[in-house]
Amino acid sequence: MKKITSYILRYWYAYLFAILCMVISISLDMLSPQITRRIIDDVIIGGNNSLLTKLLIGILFVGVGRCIFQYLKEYTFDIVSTKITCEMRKNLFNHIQSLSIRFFDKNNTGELMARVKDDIDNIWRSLGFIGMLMIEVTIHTTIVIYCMYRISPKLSLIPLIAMPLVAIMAIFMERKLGKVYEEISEENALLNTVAEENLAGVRTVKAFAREKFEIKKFLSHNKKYYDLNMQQAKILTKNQPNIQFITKLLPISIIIFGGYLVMKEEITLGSLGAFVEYSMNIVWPMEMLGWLTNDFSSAVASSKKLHKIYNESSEIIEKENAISLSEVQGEIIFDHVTFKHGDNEILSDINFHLNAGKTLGIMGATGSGKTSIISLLQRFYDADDGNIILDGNNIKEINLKDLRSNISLVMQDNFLFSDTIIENIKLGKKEYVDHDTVISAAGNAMARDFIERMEKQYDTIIGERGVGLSGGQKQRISIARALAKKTPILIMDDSTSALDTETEHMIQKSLEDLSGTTKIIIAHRISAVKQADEIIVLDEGKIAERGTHESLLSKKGLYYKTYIAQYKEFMKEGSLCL
Ligand SMILES: Nc1ncnc2c1ncn2[C@@H]1O[C@H](COP(=O)(O)OP(=O)(O)OP(=O)(O)O)[C@@H](O)[C@H]1O
Repeated sequence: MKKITSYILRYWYAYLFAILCMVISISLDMLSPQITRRIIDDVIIGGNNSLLTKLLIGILFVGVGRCIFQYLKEYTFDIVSTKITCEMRKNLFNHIQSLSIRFFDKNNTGELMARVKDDIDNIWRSLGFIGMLMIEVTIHTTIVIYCMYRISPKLSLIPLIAMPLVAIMAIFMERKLGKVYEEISEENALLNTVAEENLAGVRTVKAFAREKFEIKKFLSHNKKYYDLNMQQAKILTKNQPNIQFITKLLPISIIIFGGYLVMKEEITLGSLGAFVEYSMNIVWPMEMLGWLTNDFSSAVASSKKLHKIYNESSEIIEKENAISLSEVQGEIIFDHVTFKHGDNEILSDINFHLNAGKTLGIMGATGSGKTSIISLLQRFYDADDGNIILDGNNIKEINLKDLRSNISLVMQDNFLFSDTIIENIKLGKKEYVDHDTVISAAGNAMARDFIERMEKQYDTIIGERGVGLSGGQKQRISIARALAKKTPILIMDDSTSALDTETEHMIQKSLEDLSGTTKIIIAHRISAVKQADEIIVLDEGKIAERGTHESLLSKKGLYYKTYIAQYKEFMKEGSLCL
């Protein structure tokens, strides 16, 4: 992971410019007490009235110069911090996208959203406003102490004693705040998750009348978030007055001790005036230390959370010099494949050989491992044992993009983006899929009728922000999306379950016409797989039966039982045909 410092170093010239402006602006600030000293000593006490005009012009010059350099400094800090955080957000998002499915199995969307949005925002504040103030406080204090020392080393002892005290208090406070901010960041992620899940699943919540329960769940996290923020506020309000007590005491002590030195004629009255003005100049940096510590702790906590994500790496590793597939035929071999989730063996010793252009049907009870076979073929996960071969190459040797882009997958739970129908169908191959291909794919997926009845047809926006679609309509758009890709391998994972039998039958006819395409059809319905060249029936992760529709029926095993369960009504009517 790129450390925050490496981002800062890339913009060193901008930071240098900003710091230069800051130094000039602070130096101009430092001139002001000197002018005060001269007004008191030379004009008021010394009676040199002719000097007054020059000194007043000096004050004007200091004021205008300060404004210009302050503006340049703040503008540069803002621009650089915004650029850096924009890059960090982009890199974090790319990194998250590169992680394997196993990472997403462990981390929920709400938490990741909190990291990408809120934690990066915290770092943005620390690199811009907070970072700038911290540098300013350091430079400002150093220059002020130097100016004070030049006026009176004895009197400088007072701020030199006060400042370490304030620094110790700030460090003490940072320690306490750091812990709380880590918890706040964690709780913020949970709060996001609860809100995100609740809103995404609003229909389920309403259907099961779980509104009260969900509100209670949200409120309990909200309360925890509130409590942690209160804890943070308490630490701040408990410690901040101690810092302020010292900063308020500082000018008073300087006036008392300085007055004594004036009476002893060790310093002039003008010098005391200048010293008091300098002391006012270090009061605000010291007071700021408390607030800066607060925001800095929040940024450190966020950065720790981000490091945790950056330390994750994809368990799906693409080989160096991975094989590029120029033309895929679609021959797939599963050779003694075993797959585990933790200690759970999900697939055991799976073997099949699917020739290019042929169709494999996969059946089995829910949870028997059907989708897992597809996940392995797409390398969402790697098998624990055995090999998966595509066109004679182990899929671990193949370039991931080539592997996945040669497979069209219609998933069980279709996800449609908040975009137009045409963009949803073109997904993944936008540049290559032309309008005619979209229309023909929609036709083969039996989606043309309902799309063309819509007012804006293929330009209708669907998904969260657009028109609602029925489950069957969503499935048909997803099928059209897969068909439009025209890949050598097509996988349908229980993707016609929401369709009526007639539409399902029509889609199957369209699929049969894709003669050169290798197809894997996962289904619970016999009608979806019965044309397949081979059907495997899974039972608890193992192949329990295999064969064609007819041979499996004659075995009178699991497949036959499913067949009887699905067709018993027809059997009674005596119209059953195998
Ligand atoms: N991410 C995961 N982490 C842990 N276990 C998982 C994960 N995904 C699936 N499983 C488990 O693996 C087993 C097989 O799941 P899979 O989705 O392959 O079944 P399936 O046959 O496709 O089921 P269905 O017909 O319901 O879609 C199930 O017991 C499931 O609980």
